[in-house]
Amino acid sequence: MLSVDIQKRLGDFQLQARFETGDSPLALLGASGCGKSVTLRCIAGILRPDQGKIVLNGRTLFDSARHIDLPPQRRKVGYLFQQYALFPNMTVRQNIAVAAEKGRRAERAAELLRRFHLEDVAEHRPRQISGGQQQRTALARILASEPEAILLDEPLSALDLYLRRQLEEELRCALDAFCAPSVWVTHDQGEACRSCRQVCIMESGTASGVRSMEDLFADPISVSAARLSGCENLVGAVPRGTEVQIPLWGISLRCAAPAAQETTALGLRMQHLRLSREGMENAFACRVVQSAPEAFSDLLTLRPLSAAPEGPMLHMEAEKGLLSAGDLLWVSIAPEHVLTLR
Ligand SMILES: Nc1ncnc2c1ncn2[C@@H]1O[C@H](COP(=O)(O)OP(=O)(O)OP(=O)(O)O)[C@@H](O)[C@H]1O
Repeated sequence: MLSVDIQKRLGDFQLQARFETGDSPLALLGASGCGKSVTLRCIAGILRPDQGKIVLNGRTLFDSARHIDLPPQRRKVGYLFQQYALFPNMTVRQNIAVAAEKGRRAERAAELLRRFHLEDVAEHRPRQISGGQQQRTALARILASEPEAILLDEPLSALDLYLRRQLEEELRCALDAFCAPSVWVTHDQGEACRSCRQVCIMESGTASGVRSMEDLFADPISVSAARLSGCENLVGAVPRGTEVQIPLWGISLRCAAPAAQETTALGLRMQHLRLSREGMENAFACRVVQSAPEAFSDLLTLRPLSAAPEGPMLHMEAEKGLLSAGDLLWVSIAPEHVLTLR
């Protein structure tokens, strides 16, 4: 169990992170600059929080009140950076071995080279191997140090899409086998969703609480969480019992349950929007403003017919070639998919 409750000021930036995670990977999801890396650096011991406490499996790594601040090498926390930070003058084997306990280095390196399919490049230097091999070497080096927690800071951001998917899968397997706390920092909701069952949302320096990934998608609660969870359509709204008015679109939509008084916006996910007919529940007329071709579908930009000029556009996917700019259509969404947000 990793428990974090810290505060840190850096210039104008104020971090306040509070969360706990057990033995399955936790996604720390947030927009660029919100404080994800600062949080990881505080856990790893590279940055010193101003206040608070960090406890890993009952061991206090940091406690401002008790003046405890273990140095990074005594924390038993592995940190996988965006750039893998391998030693350029060492071979792959040496990079891994150097992290292992003295006396067991050769044996641990051989075992990890085998496990991460790096035997063929064991005597190569980092610049002579691919991005994927570098990532595996970095992960093997972290595991060689026998950490009690692993922190991953956008571990796939430097890779192309194909390699990214492949390595994402490999990382997922490695973390499942690791069976100890791990925190995976990303701003990619797809990556977070595929790799972690739990998520902690970070917004402008504040992270509080862990939710299940399904919960985040089914009920993001806040506008920023909806955005981070990939919701494409967000629009201001006023709650009216089980209906919500959307003044900027001049329509109302029915929800599955009464909307909370604090509701200020609605989220409509593209995949929940349907081509519909006049008179169907939650159907409203739209004009196609633009149809942009994607690989296997068209991305439609729509303007609801009764929308105010400053109202946001609506985005949805449609079958290729079905609709083009100027067409009129009816769109609907099931009440249970209308996301009420604060
Ligand atoms: N050493 C530092 N001194 C001053 N400000 C810093 C320092 N390190 C980070 N910051 C500021 O702290 C804020 C959070 O930075 P952080 O790197 O944690 O963001 P992030 O969420 O990881 O972003 P990204 O997804 O772009 O990597 C930023 O506003 C950044 O400018």
